[in-house]
Amino acid sequence: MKREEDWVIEAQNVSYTYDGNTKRALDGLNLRIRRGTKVAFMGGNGSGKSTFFLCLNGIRKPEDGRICIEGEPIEYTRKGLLAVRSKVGIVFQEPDDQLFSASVYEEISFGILNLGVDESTARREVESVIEELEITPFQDRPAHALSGGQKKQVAIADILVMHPEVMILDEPAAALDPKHTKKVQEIIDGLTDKGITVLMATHDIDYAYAWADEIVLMQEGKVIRQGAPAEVCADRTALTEAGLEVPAVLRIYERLREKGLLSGEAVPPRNVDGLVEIL
Ligand SMILES: Nc1ncnc2c1ncn2[C@@H]1O[C@H](COP(=O)(O)OP(=O)(O)OP(=O)(O)O)[C@@H](O)[C@H]1O
Repeated sequence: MKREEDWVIEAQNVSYTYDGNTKRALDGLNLRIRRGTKVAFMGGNGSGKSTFFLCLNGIRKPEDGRICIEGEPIEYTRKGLLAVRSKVGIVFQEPDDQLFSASVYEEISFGILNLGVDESTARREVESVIEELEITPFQDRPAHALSGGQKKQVAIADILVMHPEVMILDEPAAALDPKHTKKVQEIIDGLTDKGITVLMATHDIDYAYAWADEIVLMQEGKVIRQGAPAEVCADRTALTEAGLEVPAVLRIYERLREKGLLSGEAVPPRNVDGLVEIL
């Protein structure tokens, strides 16, 4: 049945504690995410971003609370988990945690074949994603012999080939040089063009502020603020609590206003081009 608000993810009161820890990694977390949005998860090391992501596709099971994907609570049975993983894909921060097949081609085929798709359809899908993500030049190489940037492209292809509703990227630009960061960002922009809901953990407030529809600030396993980037970045207390700086473009904009070089009516810009335009 079609629901009035199209929440693709709803987390209610979710708590999780790792074995052997006394402190909760997630502590009564509440959150809802609309279909097709781009959401940046931000917060200090250990605030619970990765743990929440692992709960979202059923790798970790909350000890309390519940998570619904497209309105349905996750079922922790083999069938239920397969269904969730076909909808919610995670690209891990460290590609070596994800890539294990002999060649790139086999790597990208593995997940989709596991979903029970027939071989000729899988081959078509794999070839299409290899072309789209410009993986052709290294498709026959062993995944472990690729550069960090190439591994990241393959890790994204692994998930994209399964046509997920939600794609989770845990610090996708970590350890990438500027050229590969740009390449990965272009791929991510392509995901949202397809209508995929994209959740991304990042420590880059400038990127999150320019890219996201919503920013979620996390601290100690809870969401302390969620909203449009302009709203969240206007809440300086929450930014400080999450250990974040004000985005550079916003700092420059505010200084220009203080100096009377910009009128009070201008809407704060999201990026450098926006700032140049209002100047
Ligand atoms: N495998 C694990 N075993 C035990 N404790 C863990 C494990 N993974 C994470 N934790 C703990 O759970 C808490 C939340 O960690 P989590 O990795 O979810 O945070 P994060 O926000 O993703 O951090 P980062 O920005 O460093 O990636 C931390 O206290 C961390 O030490």
